[in-house]
Amino acid sequence: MVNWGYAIALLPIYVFIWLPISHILFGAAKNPADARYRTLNSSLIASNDPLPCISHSYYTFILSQEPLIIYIENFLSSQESDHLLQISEDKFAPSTVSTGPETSIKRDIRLSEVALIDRDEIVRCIEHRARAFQGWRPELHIERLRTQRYGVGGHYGDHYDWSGASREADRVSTFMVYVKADCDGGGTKFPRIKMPFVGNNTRWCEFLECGKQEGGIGTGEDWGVTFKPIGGNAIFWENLRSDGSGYEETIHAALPVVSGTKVGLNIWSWGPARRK
Ligand SMILES: O=C(O)CCC(=O)C(=O)O
Ligand SMILES: [Fe+2]
Repeated sequence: MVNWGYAIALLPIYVFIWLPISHILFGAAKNPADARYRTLNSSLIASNDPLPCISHSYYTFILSQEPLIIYIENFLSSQESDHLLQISEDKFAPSTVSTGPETSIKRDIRLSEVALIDRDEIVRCIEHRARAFQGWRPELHIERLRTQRYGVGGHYGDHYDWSGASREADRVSTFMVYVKADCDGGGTKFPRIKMPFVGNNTRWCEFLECGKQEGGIGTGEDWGVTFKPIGGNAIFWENLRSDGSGYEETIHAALPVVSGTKVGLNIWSWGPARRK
């Protein structure tokens, strides 16, 4: 027989003490994705914490549907960009490239500096914005954010952001955000993406180099898209097809900075790579 008086007296202990503790102890383990990604990279983040973030004021323009590439105007406010520059300043270190298990500095392939930034409230609101943009997919985790600074001659040769090395998880999407763009050169080039129609009443030539492109891959003149570095704006793209394989069309490069400084922000989302 249930002693209801006893049960009601224990209810607050269950609700206010046991539930929060069990959530901390066992909550993450209930989500198999959490356990899986933790073993891959301890700096992956999927925060649903309620945050006092200001609402975004960006505009979006679809450049390509397959792979999905979306240009985002005003992804960062100027205050957010200034803040990112300030918290990165004492953290910049030479960029490395990874070939298989090996990581080394190769200035002919990649010449820049990278800062792994702390997750203060402004940074967490940027992570939050990136997750919201992608529909809060529960299996998707954001890699700890990094800024990347290029001086004169700084560049990053053709590469993919996905690796294809694991069947479990990969970088499913990229936000390449321009934090500071006081430079000539330094565009982000996708040689296997076709130029969109740039008629008189479109805005594409504000964001893309509209002159003749050198070195595009494919036939015809309209292959190869170069994004101009414009502070606060971002390029978002999906790296993986729905079957988990990587899009070869997402190959891209940071063209050399000719004068001035460019700072970018990498936001990479990790998710399942290949269906079993
Ligand atoms: O800086 C750029 O324009 C591109 C950077 C990039 O592709 C990367 O860091 O993976
Ligand atoms: Fe990249």
